[in-house]
Amino acid sequence: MGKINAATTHNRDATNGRKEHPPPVETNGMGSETKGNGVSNGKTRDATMAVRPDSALKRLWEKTVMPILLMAATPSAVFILWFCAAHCGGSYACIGNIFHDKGLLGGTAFIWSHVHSPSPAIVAILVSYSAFALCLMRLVPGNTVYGPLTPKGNRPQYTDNGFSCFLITIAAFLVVTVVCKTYFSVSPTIVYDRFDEVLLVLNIFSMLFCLLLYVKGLLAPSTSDSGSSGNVIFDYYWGTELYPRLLGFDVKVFTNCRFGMTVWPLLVCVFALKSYELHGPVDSMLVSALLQMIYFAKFFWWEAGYMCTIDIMVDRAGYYICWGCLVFVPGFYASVSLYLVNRPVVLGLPLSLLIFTLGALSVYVNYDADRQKLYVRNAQGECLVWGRKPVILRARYLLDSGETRESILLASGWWGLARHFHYVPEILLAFCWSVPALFDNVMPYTYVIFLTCLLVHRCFRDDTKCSLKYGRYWDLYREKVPHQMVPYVF
Ligand SMILES: NC(=O)C1=CN([C@@H]2O[C@H](COP(=O)(O)OP(=O)(O)OC[C@H]3O[C@@H](n4cnc5c(N)ncnc54)[C@H](OP(=O)(O)O)[C@@H]3O)[C@@H](O)[C@H]2O)C=CC1
Ligand SMILES: CC(C)CCC[C@@H](C)[C@H]1CC[C@H]2C3=CC=C4C[C@@H](O)CC[C@]4(C)[C@H]3CC[C@]12C
Repeated sequence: MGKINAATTHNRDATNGRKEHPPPVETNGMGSETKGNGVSNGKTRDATMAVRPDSALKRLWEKTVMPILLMAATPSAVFILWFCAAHCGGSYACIGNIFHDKGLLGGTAFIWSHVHSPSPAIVAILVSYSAFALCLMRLVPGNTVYGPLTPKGNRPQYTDNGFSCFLITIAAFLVVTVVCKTYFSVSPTIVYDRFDEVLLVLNIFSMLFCLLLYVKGLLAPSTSDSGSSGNVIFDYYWGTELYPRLLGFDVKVFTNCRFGMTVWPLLVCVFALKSYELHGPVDSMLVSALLQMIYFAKFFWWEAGYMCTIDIMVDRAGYYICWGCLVFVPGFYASVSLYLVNRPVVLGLPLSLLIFTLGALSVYVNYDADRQKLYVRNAQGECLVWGRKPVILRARYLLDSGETRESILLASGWWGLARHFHYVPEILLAFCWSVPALFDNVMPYTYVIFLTCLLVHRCFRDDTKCSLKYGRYWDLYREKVPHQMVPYVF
């Protein structure tokens, strides 16, 4: 974490003091500036907390009830999904019957009773993988890149080695698979056979890890972007630090990228291998797995850009992000491939090609939109977007220290269609890697349904965050780009 400005202990949340926003500056490409009468929205600049003058009831819901409900339900959710794939042939009707017969608690207990205690083999695999990932994270070279300035004036620093780490990990997986199968007659598909154990180990580890992060954030924070909200439940759920480091490792790089986003592709490979062992080559599994692998390659190619997104610059390292990336991503995001192991579908070449092409196009559009935003910001607007000068808004905002900074908001290209148009191809792609399962069951569409809800909610979250950060500049941008996600619709 490279320090740019000395952190300040001054807390504007407490005073709720009204601060003047510097006047809006709008430019067309590199063109002239027009000044408006910037009036403050009087809100906090601490986007990590996104504090608003909410009603007590709303705060109780958001800071206590909702976190408790989520933390109570989500660990069981991943086991229900596993149980559905492994014991119910992917049918939610079967799960529904269990809950109908046994009630909510009885049904949940019934499913948990099928979860085995972790075997030493599974613990060893997970510990070995984590150690391997940490070694790569430390040893693989990469350019030094910087994240966005935090509200406290810190600028996080990363080694951009995600793509190399990803390639090395997949290569290592292939080597381990061949060696294990050839010399020891063991297959990595043990991970599929004992996926309940995997999920249990990950759950236990990640909950303890979140506790450690909670205490560390209060006692020994790595940066000044930390602190308590005064509510233990919310602090555990949301986290007490934005950029924690442990033993010199950036925690969010590990949980989000080197664990969640790397274990997911490994699981896709394991599930595809299991499908191959059971049924031979199956085109539906192949199309789904290939699209996901392209998506992962894109993610790691763009990893430095990911470091400038909401997960990293807004979400603190607590249950939501850390448990989410350590358990929910492996247990839930890989669920389409998990489903396909027991439900092979033959698509035929024309349908396979059609789905693959649509999916590949979606990855490209999503990548290009993410890239466009970074490109214009890095070039300070001195560039072309879709062959023209970009329409940009130079939005000023205040740090907690009271200093003024400026960001560029792009209002043309993909970012001129809607404020979060890039979510559309993200959803379309998820649909493309789910649809090879065809329409026998709802389970393979669980991820795409969840993703749609997550991204719609994220549109509103990001709007609030940007509105608090940029005030009237954001209002100006909203006037220019009125739709949230789908042009003329939403
Ligand atoms: N599969 C999944 O579960 C999910 C995938 N994603 C994917 O992750 C990627 C990143 O998405 P996400 O994290 O939501 O973040 P975004 O890429 O939407 O980034 C949001 C931030 O970008 C800045 N910004 C907003 N509008 C503009 C603009 N017009 N011009 C320039 N900067 C702007 C703001 O930050 P600033 O403070 O810098 O101005 C804003 O907070 C996407 O590809 C998305 O599809 C996202 C969520 C879930
Ligand atoms: C507690 C749970 C119910 C919710 C946990 C949610 C998190 C696991 C996910 C929230 C946002 C997700 C992501 C955001 C952006 C991403 C970039 C994309 O290119 C790849 C996927 C991802 C890293 C994705 C991963 C899961 C979340 C962190």
